[in-house]
Amino acid sequence: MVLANKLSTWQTLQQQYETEGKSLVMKDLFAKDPSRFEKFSRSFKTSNSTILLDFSKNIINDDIFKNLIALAKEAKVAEMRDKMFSGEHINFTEDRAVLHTALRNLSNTPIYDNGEDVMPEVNAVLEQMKQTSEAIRNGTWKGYTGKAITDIVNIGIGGSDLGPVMVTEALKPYAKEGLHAHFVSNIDGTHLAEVLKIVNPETTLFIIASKTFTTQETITNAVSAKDWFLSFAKEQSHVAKHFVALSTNESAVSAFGIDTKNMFRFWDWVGGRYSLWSAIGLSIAIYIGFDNFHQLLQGAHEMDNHFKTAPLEENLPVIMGVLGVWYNNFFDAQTQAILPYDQYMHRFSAYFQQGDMESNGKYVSRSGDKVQTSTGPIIWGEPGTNGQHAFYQLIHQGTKLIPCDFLAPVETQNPISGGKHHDILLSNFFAQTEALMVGKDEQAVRAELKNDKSIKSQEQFESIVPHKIFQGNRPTNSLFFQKLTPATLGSLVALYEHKIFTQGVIWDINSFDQWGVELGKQLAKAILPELTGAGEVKSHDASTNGLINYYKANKKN
Ligand SMILES: O=P(O)(O)OC[C@H]1O[C@H](O)[C@H](O)[C@@H](O)[C@@H]1O
Repeated sequence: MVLANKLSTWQTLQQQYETEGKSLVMKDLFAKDPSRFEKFSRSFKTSNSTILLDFSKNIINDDIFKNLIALAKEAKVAEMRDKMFSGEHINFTEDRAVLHTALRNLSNTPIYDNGEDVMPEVNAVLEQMKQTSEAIRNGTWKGYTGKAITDIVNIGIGGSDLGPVMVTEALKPYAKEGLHAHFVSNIDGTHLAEVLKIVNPETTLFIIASKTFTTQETITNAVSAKDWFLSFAKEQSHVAKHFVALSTNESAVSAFGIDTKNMFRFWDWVGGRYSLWSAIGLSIAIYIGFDNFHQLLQGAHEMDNHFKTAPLEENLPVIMGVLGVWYNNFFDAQTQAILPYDQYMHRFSAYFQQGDMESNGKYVSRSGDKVQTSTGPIIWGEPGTNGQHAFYQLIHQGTKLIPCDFLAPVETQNPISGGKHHDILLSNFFAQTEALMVGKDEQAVRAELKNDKSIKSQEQFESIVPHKIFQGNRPTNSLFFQKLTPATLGSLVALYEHKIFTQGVIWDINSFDQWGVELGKQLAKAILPELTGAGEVKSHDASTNGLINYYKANKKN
């Protein structure tokens, strides 16, 4: 446990940043080295998918890359990785193993937590998910009036929502026709109300997804959904055909009124934001079918094996992790954009907002001291080309450095108009990464403006020139994969998970707890009774009191 800035490689990198790193110009590096693309790109190949990572458009040279990899070595990324895979309780603040990789351990090698092999239980739940998803898809699971299920409603929040939403959106082309998936997460009654307007109680299965089964939003939404259902079905016994639970908390599930035979278990060693591979993925398995869900696990398992065995300089998650550290810590970049050029991946960056920011948004190091370096970046992004017409201006010409990941499939799922759309989409992908790197210098701007007939005077010409200059040298990673299949998506998600892991180890933080979300929850619990209580509220600061009292004075029901 060593603070990142105390590592000797960190200090070497700091020096290297000052002496050469900050003044490197990628355009010149490409001009000097014809093999730069080959040198700084890697392929991840499996039986059914390939992912190309091109990281040549980064502000690095051979030496810096070597030292970044050395940093991962010195920070003991490999040692910590092995501890994670072998079930050590690396989430020490909760005394838990971190074994989401066991959920997709399709090699079925034993993995021990507290001396017990977790694989038999993992496999049993997978089998239960298989049977249930098949029964729903083939119509043998019947609702209370004997009709097959047409709609599933996953009620969960955070890790019990974001993964299933992201994956069901990403893998929509694999969905069964006529089967609709809905997701209710927000406590705002609007979220549930809008879904209940369109589903039929006779043909709807509610999936109550909550690791703890105590989350206020989820339990409140689930109770309201059950009340709504019973207003039609009347009989309490019908609940069993329309409500299932995904949780680690058996007693809370039965207290809620769901028969534990309709419960799909998982374990405390699965972090919420790493849980889509567990029973939390039931909505995914139902929507795309169990075989496709299995493929998703397979893709992730293959990335796990790559992360476990590839030398660090060949290791995609490690490479992405250290590049992120390079910008986050030496260039002081505050954010990281994730920009998928695939409409199906429109929730991918939102998913990794939790994945990354809840994991690495921490200022306390593993030893309990404050870190002395910046930690997790702010993650954001939208699919291309929408982002281009919204916020790329700032990426190209703003004052902030925004490292970007560009992701795209070679093959589209929808080659409409003879593939024209996809060619246009990808021409934008290539053009953006090129433009960000190359920029446009003054000379090029002047040459271009000379041909602009709308410019009326030399004065006008001169005044426009600076505005049209692009400094360039903005770093990007390009992740190019053949097609967005379940296996490829599984590999991509696992790639980012391990990138986050790598960075967490380097920053010497525990990426697997989330104490920072607790305070707001506690305060909300204290405030709730005040909203219905009589009289003026005086127990908070003036602003909070003012807002609460304003609400109380003006609310209508
Ligand atoms: O699955 P649940 O127990 O309902 O938890 C849902 C979410 O709750 C909290 O916000 C945690 O910070 C998240 O990590 C978790 O995913």
